Amino acid sequence: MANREFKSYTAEEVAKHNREGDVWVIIDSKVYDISRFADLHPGGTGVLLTESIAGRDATQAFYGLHRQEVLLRPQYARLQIGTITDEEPTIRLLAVEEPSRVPYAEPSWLAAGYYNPYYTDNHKKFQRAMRKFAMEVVYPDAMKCEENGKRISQEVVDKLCEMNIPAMRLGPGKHLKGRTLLGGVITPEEFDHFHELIVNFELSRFGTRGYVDALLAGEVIGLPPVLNYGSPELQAKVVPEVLSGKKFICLAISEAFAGSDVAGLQTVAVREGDEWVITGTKKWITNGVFADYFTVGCRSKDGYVVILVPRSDNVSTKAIKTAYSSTAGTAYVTFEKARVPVTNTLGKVGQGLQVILSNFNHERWMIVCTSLSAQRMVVEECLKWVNQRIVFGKPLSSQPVVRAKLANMIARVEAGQNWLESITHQMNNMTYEEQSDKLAGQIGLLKQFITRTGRETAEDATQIFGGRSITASGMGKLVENYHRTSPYDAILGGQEDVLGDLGVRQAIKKMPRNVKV
Ligand code: HEM
Repeated sequence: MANREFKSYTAEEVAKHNREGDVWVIIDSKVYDISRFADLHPGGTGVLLTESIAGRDATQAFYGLHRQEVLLRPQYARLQIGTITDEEPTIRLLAVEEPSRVPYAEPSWLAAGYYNPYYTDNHKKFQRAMRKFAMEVVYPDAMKCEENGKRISQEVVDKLCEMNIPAMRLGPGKHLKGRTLLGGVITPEEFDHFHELIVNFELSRFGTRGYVDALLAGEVIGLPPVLNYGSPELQAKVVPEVLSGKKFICLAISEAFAGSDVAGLQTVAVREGDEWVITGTKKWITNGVFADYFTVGCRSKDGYVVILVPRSDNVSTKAIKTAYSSTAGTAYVTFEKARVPVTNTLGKVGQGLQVILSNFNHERWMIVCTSLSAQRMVVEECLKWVNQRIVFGKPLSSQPVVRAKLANMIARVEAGQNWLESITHQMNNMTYEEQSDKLAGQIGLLKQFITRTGRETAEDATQIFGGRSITASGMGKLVENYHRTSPYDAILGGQEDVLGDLGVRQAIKKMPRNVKV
């Protein structure tokens, strides 16, 4: 909104407007005329007419009951008629790309006065541009779609693709060659896994978990098998369509019959001449509702095979009602004798499991990034809330039991961040083969750690926000979203216990024979 010229009032002048039909209040040195709004106020008229509110400074009462963004909504911002003489606002809003000043709200490499071993000025420049883009372009759509459950808007998809963000989410590699990244802030040659980490973090800090998956998560996991195992002709057709946002793709592996045990798949591919004929069902398929391509894991008479299946009359998708927003497009997919040319085979017949498994480390690492970013956002929410919420006449932060919860929350998110950055540094320096050998177990253990700590933090945050954390709107809405959806991260991309076990099995496998206690 353009800056308006406001009249200046004294507190005494405001105090005269304290009755029905003529009510003003002061909130953080700004004067609001709420005479006509009072009847429409979602919290009721009566609360605004009480002696301690009408004509008074209602700052403390207001921030105990509303998120600060309420006053930024145009319909409420326009209720402001003036400011208080010689007073300045105490609440300063951040510029979109400005890091939060709340302790632990940002990873330490972004906090003023701290040092780090991994991120360069190039990463810092990239992070600022990415946050600006995320806040200006993605955030408004995230808020809207998380609530109405509709697909990410095509306008946002087009802008994401113009910035080559979907391409960057696949990590460094040949697919970035010749692309202008984030309007040219960095070059494809400079792009590394820390840049990719930044992209994931910046897209996941709005408290809109369904929308995090709506943001083309299907592409992040469904396109790599095409890029790594598809024929050059298939790649030449499909990769540009998907990375330009004209077509959508998803990964269709899990079934009602088989989840983490991918070897139990029952979808069947039968060879008939130059075609595969595919029959079966897939469940929990992220972005499946609006996908044009499905990267499908199948059984065949010669073993497992992965096939790229375009949407056709023989492929149908049905939305699954889940605990998070339907904006993610989670689908039940049915293949009824879907016919696909054999040239759509990804990798060798019989080696399908290898194709499926080859992308798991990257997917799990990506989930760790997005999950940790959301966990940090919850820590920030709680630190702000304990500071502003007054109970029994004192801020919530004066309660030792509340501070003990915060100590655990902070320790968890910092431990996770440090482990993640250490693994990301390894990814930057290892070949793909080295990563498969040395990092699969670690990433499994890290994901188990992050998703467990995430749920503990969700529980603690719920206790801190109390009743506000069980409503999907108002003060605790971000905590409510996180509490409801944090189990997703513990399931998607590999169930938590299975991943912990993978980490330990890998360690046992590498135990030297010549050691004893
Ligand atoms: C310009 C002034 C105000 C505006 C624009 C406003 C707006 C709103 C809105 C949009 C809500 C719905 C909940 C949300 O979205 O956060 C709400 C709820 C509420 N408001 Fe206000 N409000 C104002 C002033 C006040 C004041 C001064 C009080 C002081 C007592 C108050 C008390 C409440 C209460 C008790 C609720 C219900 C909260 C809940 O359900 O947890 N409001 N208000």
